Amino acid sequence: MTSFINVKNISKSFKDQKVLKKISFSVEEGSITGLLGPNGSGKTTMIRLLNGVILPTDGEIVVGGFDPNKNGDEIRKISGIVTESTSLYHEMSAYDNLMFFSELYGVKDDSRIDYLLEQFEMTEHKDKLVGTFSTGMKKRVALAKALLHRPKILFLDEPTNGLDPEGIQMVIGYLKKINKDENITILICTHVLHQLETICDHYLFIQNGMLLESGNRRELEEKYLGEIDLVVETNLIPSGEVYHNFPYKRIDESHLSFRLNSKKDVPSLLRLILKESDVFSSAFANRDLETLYFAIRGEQNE
Ligand SMILES: Nc1ncnc2c1ncn2[C@@H]1O[C@H](COP(=O)(O)OP(=O)(O)OP(=O)(O)O)[C@@H](O)[C@H]1O
Repeated sequence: MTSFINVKNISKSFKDQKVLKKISFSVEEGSITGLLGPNGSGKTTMIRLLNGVILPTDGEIVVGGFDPNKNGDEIRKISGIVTESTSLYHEMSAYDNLMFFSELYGVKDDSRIDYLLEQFEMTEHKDKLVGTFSTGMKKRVALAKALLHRPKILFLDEPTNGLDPEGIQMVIGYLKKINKDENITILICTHVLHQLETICDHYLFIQNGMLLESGNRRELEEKYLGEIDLVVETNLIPSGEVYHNFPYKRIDESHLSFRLNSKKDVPSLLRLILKESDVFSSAFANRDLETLYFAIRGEQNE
């Protein structure tokens, strides 16, 4: 795997406020990486540094082979960005907005606009004024705009803010698809963790301008979450408090919660149950991204 972004010992201060403190991380080419942290932890500042919009106080950054400190323009040519404000002209149609930015970015091929409108399911709305669009529709046009020049990296700052659950799922679906279709590296910043549950390959957790932890889901779960509670919907009626070495608790008449040492125990437990009764469903309890985040925070702040 090749790194697309390399950040080494980056610090950033605004006057005497230290916003980022010696942060180091890398982002693999083609990955979807989540930069997660509470409000004010420095996520937007990090994106602005990666884009060369602001300069670091100390440290080194390389994005797609370029140093944003020296080659900000080169980085902006290979990057797309969507911030909270969609930066579209409300008094222009979706198509005219995309045509305007296409010309601004020097994109020669107009078919890219049609392709992106179709990808984001906006073709039927292309001639309507952006000002009349819902937040979700504006977000979809903003994503199309960010992708006009076929960037290699997409920076998304709170991309799902203001969207309803359906809108969030749509945006996440589009992002997964473009990541796959165009092999584009995506860095998503957010403080709303559960929205990234199914999309990221890699996570960077920041707090108070410092990198608390990084890794993929499996590595982080193994490190911080330890034992697993697996809730099984079954008609099994075991006796005692332990079923074949697996301690369990009854939740209600059809659900049992088993304590396992690791995910590797899941198949053997389910096979044992299936030998004598039925399994209708099974799901991990307390293994969502938020639980992981609080476990990391708890341990790192001790
Ligand atoms: N241009 C600036 N001048 C002075 N202070 C700034 C500037 N930009 C950011 N800050 C400060 O840096 C800190 C981190 O802000 P930043 O926007 O990077 O956080 P964030 O993690 O993106 O937060 P949020 O989730 O609320 O968007 C804040 O205290 C903010 O006030």
